[in-house]
Amino acid sequence: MKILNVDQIRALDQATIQNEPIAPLNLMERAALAFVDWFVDHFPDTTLTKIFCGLGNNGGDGLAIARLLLERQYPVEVHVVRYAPRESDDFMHNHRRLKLVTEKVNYIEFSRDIPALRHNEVVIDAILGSGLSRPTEGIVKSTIEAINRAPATVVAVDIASGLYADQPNAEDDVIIEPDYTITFQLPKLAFVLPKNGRYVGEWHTVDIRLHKRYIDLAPTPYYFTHPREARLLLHKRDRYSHKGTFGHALLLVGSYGKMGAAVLSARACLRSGVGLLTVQIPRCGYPVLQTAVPEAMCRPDGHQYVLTGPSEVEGPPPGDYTTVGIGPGIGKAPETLAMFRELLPTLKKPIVVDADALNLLSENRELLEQVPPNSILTPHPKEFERLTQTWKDDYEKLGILRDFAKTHQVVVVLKGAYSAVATPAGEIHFNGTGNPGLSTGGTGDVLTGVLTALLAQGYDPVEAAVLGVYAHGLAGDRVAEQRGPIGMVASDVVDALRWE
Ligand SMILES: NC(=O)C1=CN([C@@H]2O[C@H](COP(=O)(O)OP(=O)(O)OC[C@H]3O[C@@H](n4cnc5c(N)ncnc54)[C@H](OP(=O)(O)O)[C@@H]3O)[C@@H](O)[C@H]2O)[C@@H](O)CC1
Ligand SMILES: [K+]
Repeated sequence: MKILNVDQIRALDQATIQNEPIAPLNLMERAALAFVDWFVDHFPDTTLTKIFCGLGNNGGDGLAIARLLLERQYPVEVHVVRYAPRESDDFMHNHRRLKLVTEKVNYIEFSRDIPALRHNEVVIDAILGSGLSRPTEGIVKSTIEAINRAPATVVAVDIASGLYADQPNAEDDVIIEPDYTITFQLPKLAFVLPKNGRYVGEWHTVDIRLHKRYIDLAPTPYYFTHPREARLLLHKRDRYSHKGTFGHALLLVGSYGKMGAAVLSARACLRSGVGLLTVQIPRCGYPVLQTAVPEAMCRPDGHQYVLTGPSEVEGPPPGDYTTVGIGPGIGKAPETLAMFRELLPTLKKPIVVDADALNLLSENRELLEQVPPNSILTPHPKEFERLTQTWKDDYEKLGILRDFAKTHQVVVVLKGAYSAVATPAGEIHFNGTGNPGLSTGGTGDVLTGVLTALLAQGYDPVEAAVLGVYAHGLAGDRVAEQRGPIGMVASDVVDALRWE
C-alpha cells in the first residue's frame, strides 16, 4: 500500500469529501467510528478512558470518539487542551454534539488543570494530528510531558501529538510516546523510521473508505508491503514443473571458522524452492557442508581456508548458473577479493551480494560498476554507511538509499526493524514483518539464501526482494510466536519458512 505525505493526505481528504460526496463532519464521524471499533475490540473492559483533545480536526476526532464511547457506556473523561483561541469548524461542531451528551468537559489552560493519570487507565491522545506545523510548547508540551510520565496505556489518534508525519523532528521535541497508534487508511512515513519507534508504538490502520481513485493516482516513492500484496507476488507452481524449472543457483560462501554462514544460506536457499543448488566453499568446509546440507552439490575451492575461485571439481563457470549468491562468511582475504574482481565481469544476470562481499565493494568502489544491473544488495545500516556516507537523520538516509539504488541500478535491501527495499526506479518498499528476535547472528545469511532461491526461480529482482524480506520476517514471527523472540536462532528461521 502507498505511503502518502501530509499534503497528499489533506488532498485525499478533500477528494473524498468532493467525490463521494460526503460532508467533512461525516467523514470525521466515520474516522471516529473506525477508531472506536478498534478500541472496543482491544479494550473490551470499560476502564476509565481519558481523552485529550486539541483544537484542530485531530481534537475533533477525539470529541467524536468521546461521544461514541459514552454511548457505549465507557466511563470517559474529556480534557481539552486550550492552547489557542482558534478552533476548527469540525471541532466546534463536535464540541456542541458532545455537550448534548455530557456536561463534564475539563479545559486545560494551566498545568494545574492537567488531571492525574493512573496505571489502569487508558489515555487517548487527540491533541495534534497531521496538521502539526511547529514544535510543541507551553501547555501542549506540559500536557504531553504529563502523559508520557504517567503509567497509563496511551493510544494515539492518527499520529502521536508532536510527531511530524513526513519530516524529521528535532532531538529535543516533546512528543507523545504511545503504546498504540491507530491511523486512518494509510500508514505515515514516520511510522517506519527507526528513530521514531517510541513515538509510534504498535501501529494499525483503520479503513475509512478514502477516495480510492485519488490513492491509485497519487505519485509516491514510498510503499508499505501489505500481507495481501506479498501473497500476490508468490508464483504458482505448475504440476508439470521439474527441478530445472526452478533454476540452478550457485552460492559462494564461507571461510575457515565461518562455515555456519555457508550452511545457513544453503539450507535457506533449498527451503525457498530453488531447483538445484551448488555451494562453493573453501576446502575445509567440504565435510561440513556435505553432512549438514546433503541436498546441495558441493564445489570445494582450491584453497583450504578462503574462497579463491578455481575448484578441483569440474563444473560450469559461475556465469552459467541461473543466479549467484555471494558474501555470507567469505571474509576479506586478498585472494577472495581477487576472485570477486574476476568474477563480476563474467556475470550478466542479477545476483545477490551480502556481508563481506558488500564490504569488499565498499573498499573497492570501482567494483560497484561491475555488479550486474538489478542485482540485490543486502546491507545492514553499518554496511550501507560504509558503501555510501553517514546521514544526519532517517529522512536523509532514505534520500541516500534512493539515490544509490538509482545511480547503480541495483535493488538494495536495507535491513532493520522495517527493512527497506529500494528499487532501481528510486522507490522504497517498507516491510512490516519480523521482530527483535531476528537480531541474531546468521539471520542475514538466511536472507541471502532466500533471495538467491527466488532469483533462481525467475522472480523479478524487486519482487524477489519484497517477497523474500516479507517471508523471512514472517518466518521470524512464527518462531517468536512458538518459542518467544529471545533465544531464537537463525536455523529456527530456516525451518519456519513457508511459501503459501
Ligand atoms: N486526512 C484525513 O483523511 C482525515 C483526517 N482526520 C483528522 O484530521 C487531522 C488533521 O487535522 P488538522 O489539519 O486540523 O490538524 P491538527 O493537527 O488536528 O491541528 C492543526 C491545528 O493545530 C495547530 N498547530 C500545529 N502545530 C501546533 C503546535 N505545535 N502547537 C499548537 N498548535 C499547533 C495548527 O495551527 P497552524 O499551523 O494553522 O498555525 C492548526 O490550527 C488528522 O490527524 C486526523 O486526526 C479525520 O478527522 C478525517 C479524515
Ligand atoms: K494525536
